[in-house]
Amino acid sequence: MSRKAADIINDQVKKKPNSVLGLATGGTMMGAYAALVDDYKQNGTSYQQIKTVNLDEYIGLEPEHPNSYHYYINGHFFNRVDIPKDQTYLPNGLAKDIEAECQHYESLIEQIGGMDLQLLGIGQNGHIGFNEPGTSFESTTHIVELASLMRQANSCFFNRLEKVPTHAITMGIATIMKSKKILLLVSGKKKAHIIAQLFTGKVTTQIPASILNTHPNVIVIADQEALSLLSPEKRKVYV
Ligand SMILES: N[C@@H]1[C@@H](O)[C@H](O)[C@@H](COP(=O)(O)O)O[C@@H]1O
Repeated sequence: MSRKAADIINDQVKKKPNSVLGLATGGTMMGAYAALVDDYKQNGTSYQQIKTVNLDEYIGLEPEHPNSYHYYINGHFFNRVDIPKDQTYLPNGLAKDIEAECQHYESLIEQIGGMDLQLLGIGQNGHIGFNEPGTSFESTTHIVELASLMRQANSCFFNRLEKVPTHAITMGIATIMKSKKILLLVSGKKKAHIIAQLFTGKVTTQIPASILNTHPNVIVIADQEALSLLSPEKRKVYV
């Protein structure tokens, strides 16, 4: 799964060496970044002209905090390839004025030309980035209060639930949808239910990822466990 994802990202980088890549974090992405780093070492894929924008970041965590998304993406990707650090962008969860930071991030994405390819994971309830069920499809970069399911799902990375931050900054759903191409990676049994719902084609704010059904260029890469509840009819068409 990660190999396939890395091939698609590599293709994008080769075809357009100054692409803007939208990046995601989370357990699912680790293999994809590892595969990209392998390619970089073996084939010398260059990221010198690439720009990146990350989907989200917790509010209140230092970039050096091991659970911050800054730390994650530096460790899994940026520190291991030749991308110049000043071409990589993440929301600043330490900004004094978080509202202003959200607006700044949204305009920055526009200024650099928007994402050519957005890498995306999905939460068990269908969230994308930190956009929880009920978030408007028109939303741009904004502050979110993290729902308890999300905090619980992420608590394995912190040692106590109380240590999981209560707020985050996330690209909005409209921000994500502006990407020219979207690559959704889904892994494991826990995601099977949401994948089955996604492939019904029904678009509802109760499942934020369902908006992807209206995007013209989405690739879903999933493992067998994540696909295990997909109906035989859908399998024939999509798998
Ligand atoms: N904010 C992140 C999302 O960007 C990520 O895609 C999702 C799935 O994470 P995982 O791949 O660990 O299941 O949850 C987190 O809360």
